[in-house]
Amino acid sequence: MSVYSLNPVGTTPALGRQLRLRRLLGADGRMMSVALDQAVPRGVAPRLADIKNTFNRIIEGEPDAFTVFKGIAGHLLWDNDVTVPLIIKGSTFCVDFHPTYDATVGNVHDAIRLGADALAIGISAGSENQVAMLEMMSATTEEAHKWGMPVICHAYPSGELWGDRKGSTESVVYAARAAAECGTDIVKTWYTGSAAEFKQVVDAVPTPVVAAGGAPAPKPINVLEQAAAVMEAGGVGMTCGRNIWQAEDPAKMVRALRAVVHDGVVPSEAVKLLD
Ligand SMILES: O=C(CO)COP(=O)(O)O
Repeated sequence: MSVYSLNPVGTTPALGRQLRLRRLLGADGRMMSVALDQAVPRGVAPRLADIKNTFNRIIEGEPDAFTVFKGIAGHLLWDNDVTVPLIIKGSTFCVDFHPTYDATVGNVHDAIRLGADALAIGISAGSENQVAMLEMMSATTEEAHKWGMPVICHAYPSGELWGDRKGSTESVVYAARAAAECGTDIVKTWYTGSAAEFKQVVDAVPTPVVAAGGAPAPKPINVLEQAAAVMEAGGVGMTCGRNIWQAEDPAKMVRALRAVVHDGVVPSEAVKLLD
């Protein structure tokens, strides 16, 4: 036996990153996670004010992971036995006050201390602040990787410099690709409206891509259709916020989305799980 086969990777942080990604993406490489990080960016909606109750209702649906800021994690996890992987959000924009600038509010050390499986950071591509956002993302990713922590980038083409191209497939491709170019492990970005267009995003980004749920959909089945299109396009899942925590029954919504993402159940069947 070669001495090198005894412990081939030693204590490399690449192993920690790999194990954490395995917990997030599971055996099938897919992820249906819930974002509860919207009080600062969008205001303290009633379901976010009542975060403990909302969280417990979501967890009943067995999401693959959930995302919160560092100060909320203990509030939700200290006195219960939840084992769902935690993602710490390390930056945030605010639609009213700084829509295209993500303030840094957490780092890899917070994520490690809190037992998280990933650090999530956001960027606004195509904005006056793009330089600062790219520098922040790149530096944060480098530091996180030193400690074996995967990084999920919430890559949004929300910048004012896009003009009427903001939100176009071209802009989403650009934002998502920028995140991948800076070393991100998973890219989360806006859904582009159809499987064919989202495929352009997936095809241009050499890391797993998940879609945000986005603004509340007119009908619950629309969210399931969006998830199905993301999977058809080659995405690895969804990170949903408002369409889950504002749902009539958040646990049922998580289960229905899981059915689409993990089991390939068609939306017209998955919607029955909401009854
Ligand atoms: O990840 C998210 C927010 O950080 C997704 O939220 P929405 O699904 O509400 O867009």
